[in-house]
Amino acid sequence: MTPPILRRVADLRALVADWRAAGARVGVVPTMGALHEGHLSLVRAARAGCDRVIVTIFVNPKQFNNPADLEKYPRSEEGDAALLAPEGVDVIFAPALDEVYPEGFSTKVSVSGVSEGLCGAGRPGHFDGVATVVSKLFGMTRADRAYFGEKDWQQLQVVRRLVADLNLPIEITGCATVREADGLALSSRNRRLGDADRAIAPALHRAMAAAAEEIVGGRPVAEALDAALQAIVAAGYASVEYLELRSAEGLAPLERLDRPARLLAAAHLGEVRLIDNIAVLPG
Ligand SMILES: Nc1ncnc2c1ncn2[C@@H]1O[C@H](COP(=O)(O)OP(=O)(O)OP(=O)(O)O)[C@@H](O)[C@H]1O
Ligand SMILES: CC(C)(CO)[C@@H](O)C(=O)[O-]
Ligand code: BAL
Repeated sequence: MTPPILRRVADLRALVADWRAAGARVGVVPTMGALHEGHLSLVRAARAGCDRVIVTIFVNPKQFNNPADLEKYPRSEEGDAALLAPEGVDVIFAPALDEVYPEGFSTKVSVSGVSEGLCGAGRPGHFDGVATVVSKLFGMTRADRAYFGEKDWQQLQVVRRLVADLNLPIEITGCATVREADGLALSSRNRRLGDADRAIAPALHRAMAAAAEEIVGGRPVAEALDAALQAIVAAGYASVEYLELRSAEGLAPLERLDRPARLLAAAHLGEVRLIDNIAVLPG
């Protein structure tokens, strides 16, 4: 069944109040739409862990530092609803812009530390926008659990920090990155890749996986990252915005693999900015 689409917070609140009164555990999957199998994996995790599932679809202007990126962000609400139909989603919440940010809206939620560097450097203000809208989505939905993808690892750390720091009554679950057969992480922005760039795209993950293996094998981090960087550009990427080894939890920069780590990257292919990250575990 295609899930009903609600636009108003008041309507969502009334529905969730009934669910909660009946003792249901409520899960939410926040998205910006243009759904793919990565999103569906979050929906399935929510379905398995909760009695009721809300998928939110809202392209949040506050997290876009680049107006062209916002303008070109793929939107496909009908297709999204059809994709969700077989997934047992109870409701789609797709509010209009002025429902989320009515006139007079003046609050900004800002998480320091984990939001600095990486995507925080390349997209100034991005994580303030994410933290602000995620705080609102949690308040609007009153969900017990929220599901986020590890593909956006830094975002996941920002959300975990936000929830811990503000004692928000919600449990965060991170879900593994879903990939194409050739290793490319599924992303809504992949739709904007032409055939030639789509063929080049998996070079990012390939180079990262090779670097991770080398680092675990004892090659100095700086050397392994330099080789990966060269391989990514040689494959046809226009530029690498960052390629860094960080501690998995606090995102501290690492020069040596002395704790569980994450290799994280953002790179530009044609006009499309792609991100990826993988685990790098000592010994
Ligand atoms: N390949 C994936 N595997 C697992 N989760 C994913 C994947 N891609 C996106 N997600 C998760 O889905 C949620 C919504 O993400 P979003 O709507 O921004 O999609 P997206 O594909 O990441 O789009 P883009 O990266 O192009 O903005 C986020 O929690 C994100 O981490
Ligand atoms: C979490 C999110 C839905 C907030 O707009 C967005 O950053 C995303 O899609 O990952
Ligand atoms: N997936 C993170 C949302 C964004 O790129 O803005």
